[in-house]
Amino acid sequence: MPEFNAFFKRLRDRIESRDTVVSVGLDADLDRIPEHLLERDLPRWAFNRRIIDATHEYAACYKPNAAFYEDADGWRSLRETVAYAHGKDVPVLLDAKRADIGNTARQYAELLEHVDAITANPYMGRDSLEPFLSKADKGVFILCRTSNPGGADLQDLELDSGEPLYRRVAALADLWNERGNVGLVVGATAPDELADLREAVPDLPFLVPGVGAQGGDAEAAVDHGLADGVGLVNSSRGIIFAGEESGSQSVSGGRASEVRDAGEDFAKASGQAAKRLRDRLNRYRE
Ligand SMILES: O=c1ccn([C@@H]2O[C@H](COP(=O)(O)O)[C@@H](O)[C@H]2O)c(=O)[nH]1
Repeated sequence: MPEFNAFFKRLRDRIESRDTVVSVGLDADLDRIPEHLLERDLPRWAFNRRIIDATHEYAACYKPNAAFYEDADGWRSLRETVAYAHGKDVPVLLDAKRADIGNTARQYAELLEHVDAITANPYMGRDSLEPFLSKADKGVFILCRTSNPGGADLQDLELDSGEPLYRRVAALADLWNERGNVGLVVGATAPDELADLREAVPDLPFLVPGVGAQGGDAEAAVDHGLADGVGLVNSSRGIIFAGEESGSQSVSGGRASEVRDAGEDFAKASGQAAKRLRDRLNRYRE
């Protein structure tokens, strides 16, 4: 088993020094960004900056999902966001779920020039991941057992050997981890599979999405997500849009449009939600 590469060492330092395994998901949905920010030049960047200011001390990393940035202003917003997160010394993991035939994958892997780690799709096999894996100082989190309801449709299929497909993916990812730069994506909504995978690949750190809005098992995420103390438990909507709920209490009626006018309280609420999640996860780490 190779030792952790530069990315995972940096992540380990961040986890240890800030005592947190929280990944704050920056899914800056324009339909949910507070109204008063929509008139800004780059509303997603304005939103993310405020979220980062409020949450960085609880964040082991930030995880923007590329889906929320795939237009010209979106990429500009993402660049500003990454620079700002780095200014707070927080690594950035781009949830892009890419991979393709070689020359195309090489283009996708250029995304890693701007961020510290990426999520990648193993469906097309090793060559489709090689351009990501060959970036020795970056992190590559390979989709293994996803958190969505349909995650079981293919990933739980039993192979001739009797093992489920997700376990084969994990075994391959372990083989591909020649540079100590590979982790797995395993959803908190699949606690049995999380346990099974931790046993199968004890040395690979997991990115565990699905706590918060998807109702996954936070205790299982911590129990099985960490390898030698390194791993990430992600919440996106549950943190960045936590203010919608508190806004609906403070603004009469709580209609979405009123909530979106609730000033800067959304950032404070996101900080409180990140802290709550950090504290909750840390109770399971003890
Ligand atoms: O299996 C997976 C893989 C990725 N995701 C992504 O994580 C966040 C989760 O957002 P929440 O608001 O906390 O539900 C989002 O970007 C997903 O695309 C996942 O949920 N499950």
